[in-house]
Amino acid sequence: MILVETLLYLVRGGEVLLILKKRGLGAGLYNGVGGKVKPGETPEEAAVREAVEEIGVKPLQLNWGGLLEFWNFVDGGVESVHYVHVFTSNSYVGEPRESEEAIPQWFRKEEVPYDKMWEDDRYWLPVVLGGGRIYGRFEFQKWKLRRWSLYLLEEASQPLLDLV
Ligand SMILES: Nc1ncnc2c1[nH]c(=O)n2[C@H]1C[C@H](O)[C@@H](COP(=O)(O)OP(=O)(O)OP(=O)(O)O)O1
Repeated sequence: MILVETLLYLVRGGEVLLILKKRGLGAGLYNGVGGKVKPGETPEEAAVREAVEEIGVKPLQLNWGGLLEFWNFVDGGVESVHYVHVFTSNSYVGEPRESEEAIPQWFRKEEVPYDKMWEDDRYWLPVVLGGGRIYGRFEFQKWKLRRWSLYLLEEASQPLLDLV
């Protein structure tokens, strides 16, 4: 199964909005807003739709933060490959509200709860929140991180040490 998906991080000054996912893959973990790109949609359109559906906010401008590949292996074979476009936005309308899928919560960028997130997030999200762009490939065995490579496409504009 090959999926194209999105992740969007709303930014407000020194804070980032995460969702506590209530159902589906990654339930119980904090993540960006996002999901599968539907046929006929661009990743940008999907990111906006998912934000409206999940937290009732419409992003007005998106910044592309990079592309991630998540490969999940089960019993020696590939179970799913996820190509995920990452965006940030600091321009949006609406106030984040809870939905059936997600509970939104603002965090200071230096207090992002990486211990309650997907294992890969701690490696690339600080770069994206600092204004950098990345390409990463993360390989999982039954969604446990096994191997990864991460490339910086564009330097972060803020010092990374402030964010990790
Ligand atoms: N390893 C890892 N790190 C960070 N983020 C993710 C992963 N694996 C993932 O799948 N994700 C992200 C990518 C997507 O944004 C979501 C998963 O989306 P999902 O909830 O399955 O998609 P929806 O389209 O909203 O789902 P349904 O509508 O089918 O419920 O997690």
